[in-house]
Amino acid sequence: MKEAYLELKDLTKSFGNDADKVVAVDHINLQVKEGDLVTLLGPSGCGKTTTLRMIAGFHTPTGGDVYIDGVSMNQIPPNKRPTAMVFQNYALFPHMTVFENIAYGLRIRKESNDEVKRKVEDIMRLIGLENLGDRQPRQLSGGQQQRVSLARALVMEPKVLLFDEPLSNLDAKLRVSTRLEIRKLQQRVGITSVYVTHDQEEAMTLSDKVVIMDRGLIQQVGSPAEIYSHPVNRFVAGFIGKANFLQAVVDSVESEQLVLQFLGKKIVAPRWNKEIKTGDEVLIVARPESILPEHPNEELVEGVVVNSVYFGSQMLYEVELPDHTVLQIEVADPQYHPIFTQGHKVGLAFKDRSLHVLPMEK
Ligand SMILES: Nc1ncnc2c1ncn2[C@@H]1O[C@H](COP(=O)(O)OP(=O)(O)OP(=O)(O)O)[C@@H](O)[C@H]1O
Repeated sequence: MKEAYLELKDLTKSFGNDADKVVAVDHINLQVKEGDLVTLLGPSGCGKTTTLRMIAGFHTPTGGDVYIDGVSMNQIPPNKRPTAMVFQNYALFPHMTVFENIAYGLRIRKESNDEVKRKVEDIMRLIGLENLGDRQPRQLSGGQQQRVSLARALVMEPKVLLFDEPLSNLDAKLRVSTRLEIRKLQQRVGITSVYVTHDQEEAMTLSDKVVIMDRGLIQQVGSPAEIYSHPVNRFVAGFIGKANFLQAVVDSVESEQLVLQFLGKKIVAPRWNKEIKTGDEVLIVARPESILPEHPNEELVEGVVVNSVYFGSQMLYEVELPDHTVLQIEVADPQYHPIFTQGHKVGLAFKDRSLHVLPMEK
């Protein structure tokens, strides 16, 4: 197995001319291992779709190159690339049966009738479309249409499968079940995949690696857990999950941890970034589940509960600090903890190991 099966090298795309040039993708580098599913995630306009379309060959890069299995794609037109795309709107032919929709690409490739039949039937079985071959797309549900679209891509045996927000036309419940199906199938077939979404939950649950993009740049590449626990900057921390941001000063640096001064109290956090020094101003990223309201004592940062909501399995608090910052706090298993209501004074215990400290951004 090669380390990088799909590689983007210095890939760049700008649109328009000098006067109103948009740099949609700005010199990005990415390596995807064989069999991995990688999602491109980021806010609208960050360059996800443009990147996907360059891999497929629908957009010609302004600079850089795409390599698949070690081969440069620059001179290879889209229909000759070893890629297949699953589209948001399914893009099925309305007057063809499900079978013929799936068979379409194989027929263009002039494969024999026997081969076409064998491959299409195999893939229909794999995806659970066995009894739907004679139907037309309008006789299928949205979820079934999306499965046909997936079958049509997979039957071509591409080296890299590309997904362009494939679930955005489905309702919320179907989105969740279909994304699990996609993930299971992708792992079973072992196909290298690039998946574009702006839904962070989708990205976190589907991916081996998540690529966070913003304004044409890759901000971070990592496993869902790495991205959540160790975001490289404020943008990533705020984009993935909920985060409280606290400005603090480094009191001392120990081998494995930082001691921080925050509102006159000491907070300990793991020393993840080795460049942070004593005296530095830093930003603590505290996830809502990393803070626990307790009865006040002189070692804990003080706050006042401004809102508390009981959810059974969870208690949600908003706690105002003396500097008027309001923190979002989530307590799991509330029956094991004191319950506070609006107006209560609390002391805030920070769960050391789940805090993440970033250098202050200039
Ligand atoms: N054909 C085009 N001509 C001009 N500008 C374009 C074109 N396609 C995309 N852009 C611009 O490039 C930038 C990146 O667009 P892109 O579609 O890749 O973003 P995206 O992250 O996929 O966003 P979304 O989630 O909204 O689809 C945007 O500023 C967009 O307006």
